Formats: sequence, C-alpha cells, structure tokens
Amino acid sequence: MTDSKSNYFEFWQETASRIKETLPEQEYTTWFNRIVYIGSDDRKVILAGASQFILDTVISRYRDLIVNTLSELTGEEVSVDFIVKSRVEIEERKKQDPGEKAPRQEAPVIQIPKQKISVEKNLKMKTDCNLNPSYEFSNFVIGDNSTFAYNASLAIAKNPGVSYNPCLIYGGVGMGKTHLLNSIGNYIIDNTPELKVMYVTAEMFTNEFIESIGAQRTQGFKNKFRKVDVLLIDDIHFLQGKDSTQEELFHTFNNLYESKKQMVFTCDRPISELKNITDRLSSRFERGLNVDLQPPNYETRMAILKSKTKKRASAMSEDILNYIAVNVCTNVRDLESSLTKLIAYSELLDQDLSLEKAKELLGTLPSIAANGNQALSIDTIIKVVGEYFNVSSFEIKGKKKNKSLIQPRQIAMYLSRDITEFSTTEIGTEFGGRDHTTVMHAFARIVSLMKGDEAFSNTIQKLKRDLTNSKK
Ligand SMILES: Nc1ncnc2c1ncn2[C@@H]1O[C@H](COP(=O)(O)OP(=O)(O)OP(=O)(O)O)[C@@H](O)[C@H]1O
Repeated sequence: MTDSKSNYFEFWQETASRIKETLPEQEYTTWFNRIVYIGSDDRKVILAGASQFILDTVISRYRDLIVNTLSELTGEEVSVDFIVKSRVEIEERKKQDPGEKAPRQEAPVIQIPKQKISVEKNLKMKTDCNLNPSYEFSNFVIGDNSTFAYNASLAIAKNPGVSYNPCLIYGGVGMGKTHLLNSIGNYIIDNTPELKVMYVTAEMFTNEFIESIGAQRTQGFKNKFRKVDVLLIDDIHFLQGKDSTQEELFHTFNNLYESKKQMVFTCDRPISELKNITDRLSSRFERGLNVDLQPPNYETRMAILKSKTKKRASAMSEDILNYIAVNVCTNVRDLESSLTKLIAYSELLDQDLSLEKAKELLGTLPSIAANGNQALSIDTIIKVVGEYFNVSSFEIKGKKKNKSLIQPRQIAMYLSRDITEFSTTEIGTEFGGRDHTTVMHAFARIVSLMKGDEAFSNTIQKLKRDLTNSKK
C-alpha cells in the first residue's frame, strides 16, 4: 500500500463532498461519517469502517457511486476495497481526515482531469442507446406542474440506482414524459459515460421480445436488457394485455432491482388505472417513486413558448405568444406545433406576423380547432363530476346544502377554476348565480383536502385527467 494520504486522498475528499451534495444529510452522516480513507494501492482506494455491517451497507448502497465518482474525478478506472478496522483506529483516522472537503471555496485548488469524450463519440453513445440527444434538462421548462417530476428525474440522473429506484413518471399525452426520460439518459452519458444506459419504448421492448422468440434468441434478449446499468422504458401502458411481455419485463425488473440498477418508466396514467396488467408487475412499478406531470398553467405555457421561440432564434410578438398560450391549453406538444406553424410561415415568407394573420393561420390547427369547438364548458365539468358522485347537474347548481352535495359542488368549482380560463365570477354565475368568493372558498377547501388526503387527491387528479383528455 502506498503511503496513506498520498495519491487519492484529495480525490476521496472531493468524492465525499460531491456525494454529500446528492444525499439527504442524515443518510450521508449515517454512512459516510463511519468510513475513513486509509490509503491507496495502485489504482485501488482503501476505505475502512468499524464493522462488517457498516461496510456491507456502504458496499451495497454506495460502492458503484463511490467508484464512479472517483473514476470520473481521476480520469482512471479506480476500484475500491473496504476493510474493517478497530473503532479506536477509525476515530484516530477521522481526527486526521475530516472526511469530505471543507467548504469548496476554502479547499485547495486541485486539477481534476476530465474524461475526454469527443462530441461525436458522446452523440454516438446517445443514439446507440436510442436516446434523443435534443431532450435535455436544460431545455425543459419547469412549471408548477412539473417541478417535482423534474427534480426527481435530475436526482436520479445525478445518482442512478441509489435514491429513487424504480421511478414512474406518469401524465397525459404531450406533457413531457419522454423529454424527461431522455434527459435522464443524456445526463448520465454526459457525466458518467461508463454506465450503460438503454432507452426503449414499451412497444420496442415488446417487438424485440417477439422477434427473439421467433428467432430462438430469447437468451440474447434477456442478456441485452439485464446487463444495463440504467433502463428507461417509455409508455408502459402499451403493455396492457400483453401477458408474455409483461412476464419477461417482470423478470428483467427483478434482476435489475436486485443488482441495484436504475429503472425509470413512463405511463399515460397512474398504475392503478391500468387494465390487464398483472398484479405482480404493477406492484413492482408502484414500488418506488411515482411522480406525475400535469397540464401546464398559463404562465408555464408562456414560458415554454418563449423558450422554444428563443431556441429557434425566431422573433414572435408577445401578443401572438399570449394568444397561443391562452388558446392552446391541452398539452405542450400542441403548443409547440402551433408555434412551429407560425415560425415556418414567418420564415418562409420572410416577414413578421401580425396577430390577425396568426389567428387566421392557427384557426386551422387541430389543437385550436379542438379548443374552439370543444372548449371545456363549466356545464361539462358539472356533468362529469355529478356522474362520478351520482348526483345531478341540477342538484350541483341548486341551493340545497346537503352534505352529499356540498363536496361534489366544491370539486366542480375547483376543477372549473383549475382547468378553464373562466374567472371566478363567471364560474359562480354558472353555479346557480353564486358569488365569486364562494368559488374561491371552494377552491381553497379542495386544495387543502388534497394536501391531507392522498386518496382524495387521486380522485381529483383522475377527474381532471378524464376532463382534459376528453378535450383531445
Ligand atoms: N416542460 C417542457 N419544457 C419544454 N418542452 C417541453 C416540456 N414539456 C414537453 N415539452 C415538449 O413537448 C413535446 C412533447 O413532449 P413529450 O414527447 O415528452 O410528451 P409525452 O408526455 O412523452 O407524450 P406522449 O405520451 O404522447 O408520448 C416535446 O417536443 C417536448 O420537448
């Protein structure tokens, strides 16, 4: 063993401080304050803990992370050995070695060799694993509807296989699920290219599985999917009713889960609403973190439009962007296609668009047409909520204050305010001429109930999805 605190000590300190940034504080303190750097031997870093139990836990949870971070920092393939030392020795070491670095600004500057991967190689790695390189965290606009899903995806990308495994991202069409899933893969390839990433849609997985049966290559298929470090499967609702593919995915899942490999899935609805999925597979999907992507609100729609306009280096007036954001409430894909049409027109004719011309052009778009012809009316919301709770629209709008009517009425008011662009005054009028403060009270009441009651919140989300999907 080389002299302790020579070669890799600084790198170990930097590794510890990077890991500290990604783990909850308590988790970091529990495990990383119990291991110390002992020395290094060739490209092997030796870490010690006071019991086999501590080491086993650190090895099972964090070995890959430690090895990957050390290798990334040093630009070499570094391995790590763990040995048991007496508690006294560990304490002694800790006095000399405070673990992770002191705050970064005070730390001595060390040159960290970056792994050199050419742009071409990086791009090839991404396309080889089916990723779309243009979907990145940096061009995903975060709004109220997506903060949680975005943060969870980023945490996974920074620390695959450790924090949230598996993870399921669900939401309606065109909400950004594929964008986030690809961002995870692209980020991992950019930052930890030694990890093997694979992106597939559930349809690709199914087709490959069927082909492998026909060609008697099922073992090859199994190996392909079980040897990855990060498996990203898009649109798992496609697997409904496909029993053999589900069976195969179930075994792939178990295999990867046991070896602590990261899995992220997307679905167009919560798992509980999928039909013809075996219980054992759906319980696997639900096992980890489930996050949803809701339709963006007006402010987020505007931010997305501005970001996309800027990315295309185009100019589009504020009132045109506002017109799109107000009228296209369905999903981000529809927003994008409206904008694309206007930009294309403006570029081809090489002239700035007027709002009038934009309206004329967008009038023919399916998204706008759908909005115009089938804009969600408050009456539809009242009807759908009424059907769900088995009360009539007449009763919801009426004056009766029975307990069985108050909640459906408040839910319908909440959804009217949440999904449509009607003002609280207009909503109140539709609800039998009630005051706008009644609508505001109902909205606040439902928000507060949703916060405290997950089942209730799920019911509201389901109604919202049913209503917004019915517009498409
Ligand atoms: N928050 C966002 N910021 C920027 N672009 C977004 C955002 N959400 C979605 N998009 C864009 O909208 C388009 C549709 O998104 P995406 O394909 O990820 O949706 P999806 O939820 O996977 O839909 P589907 O279920 O139909 O596959 C993409 O071009 C994506 O880049």
